[in-house]
Amino acid sequence: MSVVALVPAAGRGVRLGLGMPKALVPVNGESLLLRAVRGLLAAGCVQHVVVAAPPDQVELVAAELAELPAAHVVPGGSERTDSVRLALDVVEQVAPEARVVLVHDAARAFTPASVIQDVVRAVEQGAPAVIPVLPVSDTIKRVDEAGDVVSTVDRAELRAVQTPQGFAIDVLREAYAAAGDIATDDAGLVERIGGKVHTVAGHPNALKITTAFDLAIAESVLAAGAPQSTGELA
Ligand SMILES: Nc1ccn([C@@H]2O[C@H](COP(=O)(O)OP(=O)(O)OP(=O)(O)O)[C@@H](O)[C@H]2O)c(=O)n1
Ligand SMILES: C[C@](O)(CO)[C@H](O)COP(=O)(O)O
Repeated sequence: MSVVALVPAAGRGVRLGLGMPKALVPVNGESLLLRAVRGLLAAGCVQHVVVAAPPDQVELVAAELAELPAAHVVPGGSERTDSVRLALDVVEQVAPEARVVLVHDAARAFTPASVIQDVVRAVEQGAPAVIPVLPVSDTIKRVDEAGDVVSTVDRAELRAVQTPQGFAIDVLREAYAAAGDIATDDAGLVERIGGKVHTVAGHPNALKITTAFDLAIAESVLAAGAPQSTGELA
């Protein structure tokens, strides 16, 4: 079954604070975006990639990915949901035969191949939507507007959600067609149309590089000698 991956990479990286789009930030000489796209293709189950770039940097992003002919670049939008929608819109031209679609943050550049493969396999086996998740390790409290604790949430049933998220392509198209508002992840839009979302095990290396601390973690693990060619930390 042909698989296309959409890579939202149009964010500004405000929380990272380097004054440049986060996707273009280098880690040991290679950008997060190049690592993320190469990692998707190296997993061996993704044939096409559509990257949503900052609208004013489409050519720069295309040049960054010139070594990967399977990657296509389109202008992204003002929210992540807009960027994914714009990438999804060109799948019919780029990969008309695709029946499985992944959505994968450029910021999760060190996702192991095994996670990508597990998500694709679960969709190919019939799940309409699949997300990689991790258990929550902190105690979680619900607080009110004054900052006072209302209750302690039972974390046994909570999961932190990663990407790539995988979908039967018709399901993601239906979810985006119905989407009335932005969502923090794509599976959330499938939930809104009543679709079932299955989980597989995520991985700590699939962390989203959001802050300078996250970047320092990635740099230090790579500096310790982890392989770089597939984009994996370890
Ligand atoms: N308008 C947007 C916003 C985000 N993204 C992408 O969505 C992923 C997850 O977003 P996030 O980590 O929040 O990235 P930024 O928006 O760049 O971060 P910040 O909120 O700190 O600016 C990233 O790969 C980012 O490039 C996107 O394609 N289009
Ligand atoms: C899609 C996501 O990575 C799943 O955890 C996350 O929701 C993106 O959130 P952000 O606020 O756009 O970084």
